[in-house]
Amino acid sequence: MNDLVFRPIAEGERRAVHRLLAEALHASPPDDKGWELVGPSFPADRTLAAFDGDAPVGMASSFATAIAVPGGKTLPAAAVDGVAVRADHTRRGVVTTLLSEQLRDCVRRGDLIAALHASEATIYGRFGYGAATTGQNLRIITSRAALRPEVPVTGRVRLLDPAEAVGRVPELYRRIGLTRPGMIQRPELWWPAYHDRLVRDGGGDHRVAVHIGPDGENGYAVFRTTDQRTPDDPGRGALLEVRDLHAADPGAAAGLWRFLIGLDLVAEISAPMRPADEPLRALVTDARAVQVTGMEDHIWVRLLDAGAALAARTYREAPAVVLGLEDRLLPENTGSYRITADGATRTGASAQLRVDAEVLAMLYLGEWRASTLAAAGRITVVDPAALVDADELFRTDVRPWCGTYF
Ligand SMILES: CC(=O)SCCNC(=O)CCNC(=O)[C@H](O)C(C)(C)COP(=O)(O)OP(=O)(O)OC[C@H]1O[C@@H](n2cnc3c(N)ncnc32)[C@H](O)[C@@H]1OP(=O)(O)O
Repeated sequence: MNDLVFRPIAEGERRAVHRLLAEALHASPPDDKGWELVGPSFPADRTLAAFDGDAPVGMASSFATAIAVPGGKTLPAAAVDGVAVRADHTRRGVVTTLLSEQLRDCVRRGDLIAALHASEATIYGRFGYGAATTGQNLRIITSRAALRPEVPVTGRVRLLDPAEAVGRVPELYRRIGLTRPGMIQRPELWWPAYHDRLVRDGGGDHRVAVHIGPDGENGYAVFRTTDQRTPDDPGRGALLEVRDLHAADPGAAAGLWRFLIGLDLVAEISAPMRPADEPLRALVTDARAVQVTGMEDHIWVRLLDAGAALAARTYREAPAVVLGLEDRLLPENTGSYRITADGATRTGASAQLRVDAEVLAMLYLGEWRASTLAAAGRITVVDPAALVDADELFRTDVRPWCGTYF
C-alpha cells in the first residue's frame, strides 16, 4: 500500500484502467470497435487510480449527471460507474483510499449526490452510500398475460431501424423526462456506451419499439429475443428480454407492454429492475402470469452536501423532525437538520432521531421508512414520536427508481 501512487489518470491510461475494471467484473474488455463506443464514456478527468509502478491496480471513475429528487428538482450528481481493485491488491485499503478521495473530489466539483449500482450489497455502506431504490425482476408468461380489455389504447407502436434508434431514442428519453425520484439525466457520452452498441447495425442484437401517442412519440422499449427451441423442445417459444423501457404516461407504458406481450412466438418475457410499483400485474387478465422473481437494491446514493440535498427535496405535511447526522467521511455534514413540510435547514436543536450517512441516503429518495430502519436498529431513536412524523415527511407518491444502468 505504501508504495502505491494514487492520482487522476492521464488520457493515454484510460484503456488500461478500463481493462482493469472489466477483469475485476469478469467481463471481456471491449475490442477496438467496442472501445470506440465505450471509451468516451470513461473520461480521464473523473477517473482516479492507484498505480503500482506503471501498472494500474485500482480505480474509481464517475461521470457528471443530474438526479431527480422528490418534488421534481434535479441536482448535480456523480454517477460512479467503475470501481475495481486488481485481484492481487485487494483487502489492503486501496478502494477505501480511492472512494474517500473520490467523495472529496465530487464535493469540490459541486456534485450534491453520488450514485452507483453496487456489485455487492456489503461494499458501499461504509462509505456513506445507502440502498436508495428497489427494482423488481419480472417474468411474464405471455400466453396468459393479455392486457385487460378496459386498458385504453392510446396510440400505436412502431419498430425503429438501428440508425433511427441511435438518432431518436436519446431525444425521446430527454422528452419523457425524469418522472421518478432517482432517475438520472443521460449525458451524451452515456448513449454510445450503453445504448448504441446494443442496437447498432452489424453488432447489436437489440431492437427498439417506440410508442406513438396523440402528440407523437411518448415511450420506447429496447429489447432482444432469443430462440429457445431445442431438439427435445422444438415448439418452445422465444425469450424476450427488456433492457430499457420508459414512457411519458401510463397509456404509453401499457401500449409498449401490450406490444411486447403480443409478439408472436415469444413464450416469456424477462424484465429486470423494473420500478417496484409498476402496475403490470394490475394490467393483465391473469395477474399470476406476471411473476416477481426478485427484488433487488437498484441504485445506491450518497449525500455529498447533506444540507443542500435535504433542502432541495420536498416533504409531506407532518410535524417537524430534527435529524442528527454523523458523517464520518465528510464531517462537514455532521450536525442537526430540521425537516419540515416547508423544507429542511440546519439547526442547533438537539436531534430526535440519529442517523449515519448510509441511513440518511436510504431515507432520502423515499424508499425506506424511518420506522422500518429504527426497528432494525439502524436509527437511534431519542424521541419515539418523531418516527411516525419522519415516515410521513419523507414518503413519496411514487417509488423512487433509476432505470438507467451505468
Ligand atoms: C460501482 C461499481 O463499479 S460496483 C463494482 C465494484 N467492483 C467489484 O465488485 C469488482 C471486484 N472487487 C474488487 O475490485 C474489490 O474487491 C473491491 C473494489 C470491491 C474492494 O476493494 P479493496 O481494495 O479490497 O477494499 P478495501 O481493502 O479498501 O476494503 C475496505 C473494507 O471493505 C471490505 N470489503 C471490501 N470488499 C468487500 C466485499 N466484496 N465484500 C465485503 N466487504 C468488502 C473490506 O473487508 C474492508 O473492511 P474493513 O475496513 O472493515 O477492514
